[in-house]
Amino acid sequence: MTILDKIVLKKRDEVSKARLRVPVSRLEEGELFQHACYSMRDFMLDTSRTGIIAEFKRASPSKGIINNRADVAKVTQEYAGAGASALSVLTDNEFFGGKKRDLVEARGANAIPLLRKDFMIDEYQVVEARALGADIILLIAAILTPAEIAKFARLAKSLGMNVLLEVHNREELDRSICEDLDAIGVNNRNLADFSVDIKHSYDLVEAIPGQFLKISESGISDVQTIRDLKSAGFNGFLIGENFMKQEDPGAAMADFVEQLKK
Ligand SMILES: O=C(O)c1ccccc1NCC(=O)[C@H](O)[C@H](O)COP(=O)(O)O
Repeated sequence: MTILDKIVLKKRDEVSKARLRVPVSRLEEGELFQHACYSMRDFMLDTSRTGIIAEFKRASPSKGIINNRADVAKVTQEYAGAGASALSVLTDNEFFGGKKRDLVEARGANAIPLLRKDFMIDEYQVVEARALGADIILLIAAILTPAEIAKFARLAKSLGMNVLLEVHNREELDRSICEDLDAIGVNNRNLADFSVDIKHSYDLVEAIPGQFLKISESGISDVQTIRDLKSAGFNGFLIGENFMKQEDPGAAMADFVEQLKK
């Protein structure tokens, strides 16, 4: 069983319990459910920002604990202040040490697009993401059928949200594209064996249709990589560990952005 299989198995159990605890009707009554979602496209293409989607990531299956002291409101606010175009907050607890509450706190502290980073396998989680204050959901091609991707994306769009599809190779890209997507992310990390290679982004960039934002995800740790990815056609760069592993993630991102400006 791969780590993705384990994550999906656990998610199915979590979702069925969550649905009993908080039914969809209660999610829809929540205070944040009505918030006007920020446009991912507008923020990603705003040239006064960096294109960085800065991720709040306490731990991961590949690295174990990365930072279990950081405060989500403080760090995400500092990321936004340093020029992040969007924020990503992991809400998976079992494998990433995240909490649904983290998303709510990040929402309360920030006025830029917020991605719920989790493993979506059920429409319930899409509605829940909206209720927790997210503007963007992530759909991972490796764990979803094309029909599920189309259904979850349509639901997210009907709720006013943005949709980021994540692929790792050409086969996933070709079978997963549908009309209700805003962005396509190439994950440089192989989620089965954790190997990371930026080459995946370069291999796929030309194959991503022009109407979608192009995002490179994972393993980005130097400014030259961002410059190169930008030249290749990427609009966005998802960075987690490189900032979170520092004692002060917000300051680490601010330093990184200063270097990027040079
Ligand atoms: O990060 C992992 O170990 C991981 C393992 C299994 C499934 C997903 C995983 N990560 C999710 C991500 O895609 C990253 O958190 C994100 O792209 C940021 O990556 P990085 O900058 O390398 O922390």
